[in-house]
Amino acid sequence: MTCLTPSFDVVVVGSCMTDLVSYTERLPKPGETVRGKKFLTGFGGKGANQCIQAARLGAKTAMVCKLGNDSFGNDYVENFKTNGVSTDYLSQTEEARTGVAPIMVNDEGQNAIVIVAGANLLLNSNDLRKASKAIIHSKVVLGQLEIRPDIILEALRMAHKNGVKTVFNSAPAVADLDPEFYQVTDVFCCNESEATILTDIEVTSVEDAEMANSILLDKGCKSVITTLGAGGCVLTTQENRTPIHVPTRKVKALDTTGAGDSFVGALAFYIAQYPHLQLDEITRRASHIASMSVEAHGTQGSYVSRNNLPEDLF
Ligand SMILES: Nc1ncnc2c1ncn2[C@@H]1O[C@H](COP(=O)(O)OP(=O)(O)OP(=O)(O)O)[C@@H](O)[C@H]1O
Ligand SMILES: [K+]
Repeated sequence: MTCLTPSFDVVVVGSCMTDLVSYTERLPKPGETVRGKKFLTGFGGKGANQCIQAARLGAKTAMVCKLGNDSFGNDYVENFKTNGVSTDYLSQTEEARTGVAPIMVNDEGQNAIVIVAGANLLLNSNDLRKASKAIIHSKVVLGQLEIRPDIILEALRMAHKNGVKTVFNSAPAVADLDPEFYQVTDVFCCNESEATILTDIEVTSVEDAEMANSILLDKGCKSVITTLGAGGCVLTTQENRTPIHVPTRKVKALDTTGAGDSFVGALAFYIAQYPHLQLDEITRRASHIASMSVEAHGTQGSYVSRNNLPEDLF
């Protein structure tokens, strides 16, 4: 009998959310009912978004996550399958509904959002144990903060202990991040507001990001990337404490939703499949991929696939 050891490029331990988006002339006041003009649903959640971007670039991916045993959960399983993501380490529960994000958008483009994490918060140590072979035999383990932080930490710890590269995206921002996250992270990735909350430096420029990165490196991770939207990002590593500003492409921004997740997913893909490439070149390529997501509407719907990309990115 052959023993099949799972071998993935990228294993994501993270969240899945179904976006429920209503477009109205104006947002309702408390107790008020307004008529909507359009409604759509979308696949979201930082973990799943990042996993889908990595998969579209050609990474062999698996998603460790928890969905509800409901129609949103069933649709999400199909979405992973359509995108070639392994669902072997995903489970559906009767104890909570699939995570949702009801979103209202008014004519001015302002929004009001309620996030109900639901089943995402039930992903537990037992689920990680079932996925442990996939985790310790993968090239990259990727986590964010939309599920229980102790579970993400446990997954990163498991990967780190077994020599697997770890990428941690500290989103959404929390002020009291467990210091162990820095110890078990190879590439720590945050945006301006997360860097601000983690370092108490108001990050709005390249210079601010350079200072913030230095503080985050001192906490123990091997490298830090702070993304700055159209300003690109700043990379700093323990090996070379001189920060590198990586500008992004100048694009006509149509919809920046999901750019951060596209960047992190692409980063994980390159780290897994191009381990000998310098991190600044990896960052440059991930930035290129993310800038393309800004040129299209939606989140996962705006993520490019390898066959639509120039060969020099591979
Ligand atoms: N307007 C833009 N033009 C070009 N590239 C962009 C633009 N916005 C974002 N990007 C690309 O996406 C990367 C991540 O963007 P950003 O720093 O806005 O992440 P984020 O705040 O986590 O995004 P979001 O929360 O909207 O998903 C940037 O480093 C850049 O490469
Ligand atoms: K987009």
